[in-house]
Amino acid sequence: MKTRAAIAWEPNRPLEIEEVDLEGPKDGEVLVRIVTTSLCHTDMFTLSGKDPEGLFPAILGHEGVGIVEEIGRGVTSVQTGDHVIPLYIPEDPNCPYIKSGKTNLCQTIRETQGRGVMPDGTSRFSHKGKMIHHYMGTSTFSEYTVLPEIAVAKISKEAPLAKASVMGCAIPTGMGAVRNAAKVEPGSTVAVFGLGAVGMAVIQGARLAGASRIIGIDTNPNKFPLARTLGAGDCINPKNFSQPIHEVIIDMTNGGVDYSFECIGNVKVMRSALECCHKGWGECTVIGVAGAGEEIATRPFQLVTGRVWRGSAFGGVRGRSQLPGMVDEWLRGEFDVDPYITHNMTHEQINTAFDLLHAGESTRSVIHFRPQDTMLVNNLPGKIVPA
Ligand SMILES: NC(=O)C1=CN([C@@H]2O[C@H](COP(=O)(O)OP(=O)(O)OC[C@H]3O[C@@H](n4cnc5c(N)ncnc54)[C@H](O)[C@@H]3O)[C@@H](O)[C@H]2O)C=CC1
Ligand SMILES: N[C@@H](CCC(=O)N[C@@H](CSC=O)C(=O)NCC(=O)O)C(=O)O
Repeated sequence: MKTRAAIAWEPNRPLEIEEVDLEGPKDGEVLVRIVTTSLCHTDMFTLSGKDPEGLFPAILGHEGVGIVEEIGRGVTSVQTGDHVIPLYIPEDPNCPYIKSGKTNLCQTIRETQGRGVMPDGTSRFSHKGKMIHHYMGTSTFSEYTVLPEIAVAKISKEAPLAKASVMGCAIPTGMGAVRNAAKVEPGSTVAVFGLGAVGMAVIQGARLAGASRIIGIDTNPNKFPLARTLGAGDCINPKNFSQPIHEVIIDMTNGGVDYSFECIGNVKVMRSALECCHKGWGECTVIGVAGAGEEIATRPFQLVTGRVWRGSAFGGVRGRSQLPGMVDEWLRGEFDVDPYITHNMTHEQINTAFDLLHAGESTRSVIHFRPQDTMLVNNLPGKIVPA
């Protein structure tokens, strides 16, 4: 079949909307029509060329929501018409990592996914005979995409497809890191470095966990109003202080915070996020993605004296068994998705989403493949970017 896709031909080059060829789903695969997709910093990270797994040409995009159009032989967990969220971390119940019960990091298709191909080692995408790589096993910047059955989460049809894409990455990543990685307890003090969509989801998750104090840290003060709305009692800008930010936080909290989260991808900030944690028990969770070759550093004494440094991928959430429940939480009104969506635009405008994110002017831009179906609806959060 033919489908329209935003192709990343090479690093640091704007995406180009092209009609590409898409092979149908093979055994164990599903064809999904993406209804909306949103831009995450990780897409921009890969387009920058800093991603060691960044292969070009590719169809990027990993935060999306869609409808199953066709299922391949052997597929049993979804059917045509189901509403699904593509998973860049799949969930194979037969994967030893999943069976361990200790992680969400399913490894069943990780090797081929890292090479931009499907489990059989081939791509379903091509353009004028040239192979186009998949991305993170999802490629949601194409209107139609093919994924393995283990990489789709069936969600409630009550979830508005105009907004649900943000449940494909940022929100489970941030809220899940609070719940599953850090296990923030009621009454805790929390510092959140980076107030993009991921950091905002951490704030929302910390508030729901009953944190007594949430400090938002960002070099862009325009992020502070939303951070406060979602639960940050303090918002501070490192540029406003002569002393290191971790010392500022230690002074503010009489010794340091119980939990911190790095939601930027800056290895120097990752150190500050650790060293602002309380001696004896403070725990830092790294969510941000840093480029190949970048390393973190601290004095071992920081760890010897009780601080913990950990990481979190997709918030530790198991996509097929746990993400649908998070969507249901949203639908019950236990948290909100609207505040994350700052811009709405058509597929043809996708490079504007990158420009807005790079400029720090957006939280999440939602790309609508069929604007007549999802962009011209009532109560759409955020701005509609004029053509
Ligand atoms: N581990 C995981 O599963 C996931 C990781 N990520 C990563 O999380 C990070 C955040 O993603 P988004 O929220 O989409 O990014 P974003 O670009 O929307 O937000 C980053 C925020 O950090 C702020 N910032 C930049 N440098 C700073 C500094 N030195 N000090 C304080 N604030 C600073 C920016 O102003 C911005 O508000 C990225 O590195 C992304 O790749 C995203 C999703 C999932
Ligand atoms: N290819 C990148 C990997 C960067 C990374 O850490 N990815 C996260 C998700 S970021 C989503 O927005 C992740 O879940 N990683 C788990 C995994 O198995 O890759 C690189 O190599 O740096």
